[in-house]
Amino acid sequence: MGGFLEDIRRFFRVMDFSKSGKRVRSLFVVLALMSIVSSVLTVAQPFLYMELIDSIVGEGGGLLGFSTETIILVYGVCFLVARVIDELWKAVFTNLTLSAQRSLAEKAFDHIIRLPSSFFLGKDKHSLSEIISKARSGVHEIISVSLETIVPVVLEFFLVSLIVYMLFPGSVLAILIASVVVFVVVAIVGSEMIRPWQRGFTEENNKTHQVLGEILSSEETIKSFNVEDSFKKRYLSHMAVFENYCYKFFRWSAFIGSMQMLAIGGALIPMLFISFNFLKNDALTLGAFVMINVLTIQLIMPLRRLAYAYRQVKESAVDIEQLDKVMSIPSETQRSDDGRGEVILESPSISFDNVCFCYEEGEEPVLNDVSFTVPEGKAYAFVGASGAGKSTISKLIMRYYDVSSGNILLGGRNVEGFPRDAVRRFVGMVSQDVVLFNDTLRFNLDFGECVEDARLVSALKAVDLDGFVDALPNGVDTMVGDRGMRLSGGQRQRVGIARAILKDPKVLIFDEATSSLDMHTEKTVSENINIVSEGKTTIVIAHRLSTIINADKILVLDQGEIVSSGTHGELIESCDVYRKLYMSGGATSVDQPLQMLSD
Ligand SMILES: Nc1ncnc2c1ncn2[C@@H]1O[C@H](COP(=O)(O)OP(=O)(O)OP(=O)(O)O)[C@@H](O)[C@H]1O
Repeated sequence: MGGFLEDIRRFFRVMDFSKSGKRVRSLFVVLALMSIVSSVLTVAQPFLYMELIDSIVGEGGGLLGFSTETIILVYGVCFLVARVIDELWKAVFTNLTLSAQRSLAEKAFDHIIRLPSSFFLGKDKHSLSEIISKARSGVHEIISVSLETIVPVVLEFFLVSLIVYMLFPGSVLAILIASVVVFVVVAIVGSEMIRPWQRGFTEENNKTHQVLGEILSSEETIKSFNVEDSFKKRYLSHMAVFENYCYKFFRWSAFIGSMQMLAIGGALIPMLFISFNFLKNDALTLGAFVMINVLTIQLIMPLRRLAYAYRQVKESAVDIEQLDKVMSIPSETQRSDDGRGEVILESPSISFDNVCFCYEEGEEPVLNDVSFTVPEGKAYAFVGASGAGKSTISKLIMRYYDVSSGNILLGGRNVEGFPRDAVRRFVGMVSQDVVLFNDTLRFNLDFGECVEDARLVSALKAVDLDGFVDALPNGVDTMVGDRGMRLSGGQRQRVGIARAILKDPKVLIFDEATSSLDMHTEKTVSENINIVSEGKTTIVIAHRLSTIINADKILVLDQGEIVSSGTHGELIESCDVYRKLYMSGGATSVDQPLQMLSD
């Protein structure tokens, strides 16, 4: 029972109705009132039916003392009003659930999108979106079963008990209450018992979706290695675990359902015998005898629904619990270490002061005691072998992660004193993997921020994409396909650079931003990048040394440490790591000028 109360508490915590707006709360009250009226009318009908029979057979004219015609009229009106309320109920219910689901989805989105990047490490994004969509369905179910089933059934049971108490011998009421208590206890104990399987199949279902999503998104790799069957096995093995949980869950559900029916069905027989004896001894009217039968049968259906409702609430509670877990992780804006200041510097210097960092606690540091300063308005390049830690530097500047020790300074001030989103407004980053959304090119450039066409065109020109876009059937309004599949790798990368140009930040980071371009396009785009980053503090991360010709200084990173820095000439003279990188980049001798690499 404690678990059930915790589920209810969790539901209200996740929904947070106090912030859901007046509309949701008002709709909730209206629906609750309609449910109450509908329940009263439902119980009134068998009671009026009893009055009608007793009035027709002339057994005392009934309790109310109305004429037969009046009872028929009242009975008919009750029936009609109950049906009309049932229909109106559906319309108000749809309004309420849609508003509640929207409010939950908005809250969940706002929270999850601002969770720290460390939360997403190793997490499957597809299963996260499943959690939101299942919690939305869960909210629908909980509102539905509580207002459509729990409130009416509890009220109807109370009213029926009152009628039975007033008209029937105490033994009938005792049997009725005992059977309902057994029914409810079996429902609660049974639901707790089957909960692990229910949780199991919910989680396994998420995993199955996740595996399928991963397989479909890597379809080309799978085809190229002809390993379709191996991946089918992988998918089906998750399905098998899911099915196993399902079988157990539904088998036990059926058993519990039968036990509940036994409790109610078993009670009806003695109740009818007792009532019949009273009827024979004239202690009960014929109408009352008919009514007790109708009332019990009428109670069975809602009680069955109650058992289903309990299980449904439990099932939905599992979904809501999953979202609640995610919602309880502090988002970046909720974290007490998120600074409050605004970044209002013009084009500040960037400094790393003895920075150490590891992605997971206890792991080997990815950056080890890194210190450097990129002066205001200068362009510094970071070079180093794959895995040396270059991209990690840019992620730390963007505050996707916090340093393990040391400080990062923006204009001499610790970045941790600034809110994370303010830092990101200030710094523009073009990373090696440009993610495109399945929308128009325009959306992929301005993210729906309605940038004027003239600015779009100028950004496209800067990355040498204007000719390509002009030739598209719908220009910038052409769809780019799933993950931008209709564009080449180089075109996608140029869209990424154009985005940064449109953002016009004070600080620019280019992380292998031109790695997918051919030599010729790279040269054009690099020239444009130089124009765009003129006067801005710029960091360029590159494998291809040809892209760092214009850097004011080159810093060489090796296994998370800065091993040397200087100009190209100085590094060729003094740094082995740099010399090796230079030679592996296609230079025929260390004396070949850097410019020659791109020709
Ligand atoms: N999200 C992550 N979680 C855990 N470890 C990571 C993560 N990202 C990178 N690493 C590890 O950190 C190290 C540095 O990675 P980083 O991406 O910074 O290197 P890089 O120099 O930019 O390499 P490349 O030139 O290949 O892009 C690598 O050993 C990598 O395995």
